[in-house]
Amino acid sequence: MRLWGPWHRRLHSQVSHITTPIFYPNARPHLGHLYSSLLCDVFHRWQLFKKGSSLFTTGTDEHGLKIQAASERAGYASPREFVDNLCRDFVKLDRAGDIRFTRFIRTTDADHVENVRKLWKLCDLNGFIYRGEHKGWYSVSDETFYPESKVQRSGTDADKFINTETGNEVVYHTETNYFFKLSAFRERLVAYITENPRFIDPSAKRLQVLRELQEEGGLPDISISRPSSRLKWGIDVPGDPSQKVYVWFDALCNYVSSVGGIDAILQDAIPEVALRHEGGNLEVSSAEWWRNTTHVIGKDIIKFHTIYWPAFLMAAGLPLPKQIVVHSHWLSNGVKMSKSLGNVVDPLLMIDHYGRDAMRWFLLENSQLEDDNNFQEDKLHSTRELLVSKWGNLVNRCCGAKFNLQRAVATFASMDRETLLNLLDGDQMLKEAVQKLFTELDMISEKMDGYISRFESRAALRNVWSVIDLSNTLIQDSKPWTKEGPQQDVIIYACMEASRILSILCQPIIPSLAARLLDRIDVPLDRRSVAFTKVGTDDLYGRGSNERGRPVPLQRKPLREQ
Ligand SMILES: Nc1ncnc2c1ncn2[C@@H]1O[C@H](COP(=O)(O)OP(=O)(O)OP(=O)(O)O)[C@@H](O)[C@H]1O
Repeated sequence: MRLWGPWHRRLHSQVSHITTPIFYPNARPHLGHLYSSLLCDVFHRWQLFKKGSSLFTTGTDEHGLKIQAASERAGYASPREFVDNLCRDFVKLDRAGDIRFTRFIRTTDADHVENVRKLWKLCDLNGFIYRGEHKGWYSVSDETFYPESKVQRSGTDADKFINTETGNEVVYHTETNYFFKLSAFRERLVAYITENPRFIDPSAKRLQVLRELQEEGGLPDISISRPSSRLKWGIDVPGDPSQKVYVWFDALCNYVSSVGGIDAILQDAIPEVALRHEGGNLEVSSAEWWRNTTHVIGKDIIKFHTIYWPAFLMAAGLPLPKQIVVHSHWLSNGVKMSKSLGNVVDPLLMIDHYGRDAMRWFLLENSQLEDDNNFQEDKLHSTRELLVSKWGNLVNRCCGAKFNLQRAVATFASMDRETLLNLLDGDQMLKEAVQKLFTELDMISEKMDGYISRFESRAALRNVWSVIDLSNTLIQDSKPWTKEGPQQDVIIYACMEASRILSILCQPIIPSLAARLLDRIDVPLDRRSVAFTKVGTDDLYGRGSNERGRPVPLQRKPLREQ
């Protein structure tokens, strides 16, 4: 058996930490939340697949006025009870979507609260926090103040004012707050983002942030506390319980809490709490986890992650994470799906009917970081149909009673490529088709690695389809049922090598279906790793695969009745 060298070795010692935004549990989660989590999940699973060590943090952002108000409206005795309930919905969705996080952090968790206080104290100690009077246009719904330039009269009610971007109502308001000297970081942020071109991805978003930073009057100081008389549900400002920490200052800090906390990062120490990281027994310091952290976020919260968060970290003397990946939105009839608007698709309903794998494949194939996408259920249904008709059918055909996969594998897995192809000398077209399929398979693992590392899932899945298409064409054109002996076996072998390798590589994408596809051709459990993703690396599979009556990996399902 050949072990595949450079790619396998190069990736061996990778450490990575990936995070979703922590979601605001003021209503049940929707498709958009599943999408952010899915991008992280595939990346996390891929790191583990490559024999890296990986942490994956997701969770809920539980403090703030919006939660306080929603809890009161819903008649709860305390916001805590309210978030406990909704938090369960987010975990339930993760379970349903096969999202394999290593920590579900809640901003009410004790270690997080401690870290928020620590972050505040460091920013204060370093001279970046001061007390002042805050006047301005405030949106309860967005929990933020807006500058005059981002406020306009509402088109429907002349007495009302709204924010130009979110369309939410704003009111003029004065209060005493603590301020963060954001203005002191403008040049450092511009320099950092310019010198580290992959810090914000995709590049259009990096340019957008740079433009915003360089705008006239660009980066005013921001208020980072609210009076406790108004905001009851939050963390007290250290040393001043009359004020509560602003939700974004609180929420963003979750990312450092979840890798062991600020002290451990600053001391480059192994975190005191054993992090439930998967893959390898490496003793990784909190600082190393932190330096290898990627934040995946929706474009709605870009300012908070690419400007506020790096500035808070710089102010506290903490290193910055590796990267912030910004994705576009899922739309409902052209409008961003959102909890507040209620124009959402319930992912649980979809998963319940079409299954988690079809849902995962659909979301990844029909999205790109840069472009918004409309959700269409009929497209989800046809994605599932294609998985059945193209991939499932390929496997079912090759596992038909006429063929013998076990014999083909035993004969060809250890045979060198030239000798194998020479067996087809009498049929040049067949020889070329098999050769082409093998050549594609030789490159597919490296290609997938590149695409998944860059969050280009659509391209990754299109590559998978093109190899499946080549295999189906090979079967249709060569008609193995009309052939006998080595020729027939080579065709079956080539097609099932394609399915075997693709199924192994797709485990991070469609975990359950990939397992069923591998089960169907009897790939041993210990032969589903990265070491087995080249042609000829497994000489043991296919035993019993051509017996009658085996269950199919995926059954057809009609479009859901609505
Ligand atoms: N329509 C969407 N498409 C893609 N991702 C989304 C979408 N809506 C929310 N998300 C994900 O959730 C994050 C925002 O979480 P939040 O809980 O605020 O969702 P929301 O539906 O926008 O809520 P709200 O309507 O209360 O503002 C986004 O940054 C993104 O990661």
